[in-house]
Amino acid sequence: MDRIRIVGGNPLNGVIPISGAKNAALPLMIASLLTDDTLTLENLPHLADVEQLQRILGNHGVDIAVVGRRERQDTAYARTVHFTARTIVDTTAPYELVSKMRASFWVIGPLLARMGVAKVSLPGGCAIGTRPVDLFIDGLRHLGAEINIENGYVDARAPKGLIGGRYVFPKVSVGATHVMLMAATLAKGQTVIENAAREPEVVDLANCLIAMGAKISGAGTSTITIDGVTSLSGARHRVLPDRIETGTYAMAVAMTGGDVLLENTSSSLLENALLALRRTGTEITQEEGGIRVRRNGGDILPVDVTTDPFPGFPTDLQAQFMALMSRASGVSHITETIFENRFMHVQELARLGANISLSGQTATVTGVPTLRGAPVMATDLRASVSLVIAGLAAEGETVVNRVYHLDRGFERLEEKLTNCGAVVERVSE
Ligand SMILES: CC(=O)N[C@H]1[C@@H](OP(=O)(O)OP(=O)(O)OC[C@H]2O[C@@H](n3ccc(=O)[nH]c3=O)[C@H](O)[C@@H]2O)O[C@H](CO)[C@@H](O)[C@@H]1O
Ligand SMILES: C=C(OP(=O)(O)O)C(=O)O
Repeated sequence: MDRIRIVGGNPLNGVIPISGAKNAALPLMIASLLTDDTLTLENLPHLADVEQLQRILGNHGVDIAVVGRRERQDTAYARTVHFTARTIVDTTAPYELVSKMRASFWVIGPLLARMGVAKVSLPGGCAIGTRPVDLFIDGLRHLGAEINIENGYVDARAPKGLIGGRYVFPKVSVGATHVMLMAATLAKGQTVIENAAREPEVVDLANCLIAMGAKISGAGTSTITIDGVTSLSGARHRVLPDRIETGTYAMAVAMTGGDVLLENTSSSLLENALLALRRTGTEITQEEGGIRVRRNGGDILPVDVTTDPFPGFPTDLQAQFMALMSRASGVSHITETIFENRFMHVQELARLGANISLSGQTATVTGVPTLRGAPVMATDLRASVSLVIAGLAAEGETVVNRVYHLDRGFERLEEKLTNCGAVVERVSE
């Protein structure tokens, strides 16, 4: 199994191109199931999760063609890909495929809307909490679906098609909002989703669906209205920049010091996280080509954060911010409100010398002047990357094991960091 070896201590200087967002790419790819025409996605990141979803979509009958890959062009670069679901050959998403990734469960929305039937295994994903699917089921029932859960599968049926309705989410869910949005595009009549997720990835999906002919208003607010249409067409859509990758590299620069331009991204995607970062003493400016992050000397100031649905501080940046705070010149508090078990990085950061104590959903981080390299391992994607950025700032060698988590969500991580002066390499066995 591959490992990432880091020799810490170098500041980061240079340019890091930001990839298309994993969490937008996945629902956008799934939206291809809604039409027999071709959906073309540009700026699709080359990630393990994207490849896994390609396998799942292939199983349903989606033809996938990478556009214009030139000879000698590295396959690891962002690509333009055609997805054509001319015929859905299978409405079952099996355990073997779905258990590896939470988002694969979301095929339930378009399959049900287009085919009137879907049988989807209960999902897997990062080990960060129990992650039930009750809101998906409740929401789809409000659109007239009959749903049974048996033998680990969700069996959903709407033989006469879905019917628009009003659904008030009791809790904000990104995934369930994506699914309701996709399902409602082909339902009869109007659907109103209240307390919808407002994440930029929801807006990106809505924009793509609108380009495919869907009638949607209000995406990006808590109330989304969808007027069902009888069919959708193909479209061409560019995946929006990855705000979590943006924030992760911004936190890495804040931690190591240096001056990096994060290219092809926008501060409007993560204002709250950048605000917290500014308070730590990091300089952040939006420039024409992206976001410049600078810290040259000076203490890292302690800052308290609480995760919240968008536009709040993202849970997907909590672990990285904790890594940064582990080197702050004082005590900070980090509260996780989205997932009940998203502190798996705490004990691993401690191996590097971090001083963190946990009480319920709040971590108290007492900054230390120096972290020291160690072998570490994490059980989820963002926790893994928090160990990478801590390793960049630690003295000596850090080896991050189980890197398949990183490959799920960070395109060309080693290359992007090495180009900015870090000593990072992948060690294969
Ligand atoms: C592929 C993708 O986009 N993943 C993101 C998505 O995950 P995901 O869509 O799975 O996260 P949700 O927004 O659904 O989860 C938020 C909370 O709602 C709970 N919940 C959710 C659904 C449900 O039916 N019942 C229920 O109780 C979850 O357990 C969690 O506590 O949003 C999360 C929150 O921003 C991010 O951390 C993930 O990176
Ligand atoms: C938790 C994440 O992914 P998933 O929802 O696919 O587990 C993530 O992207 O941080």
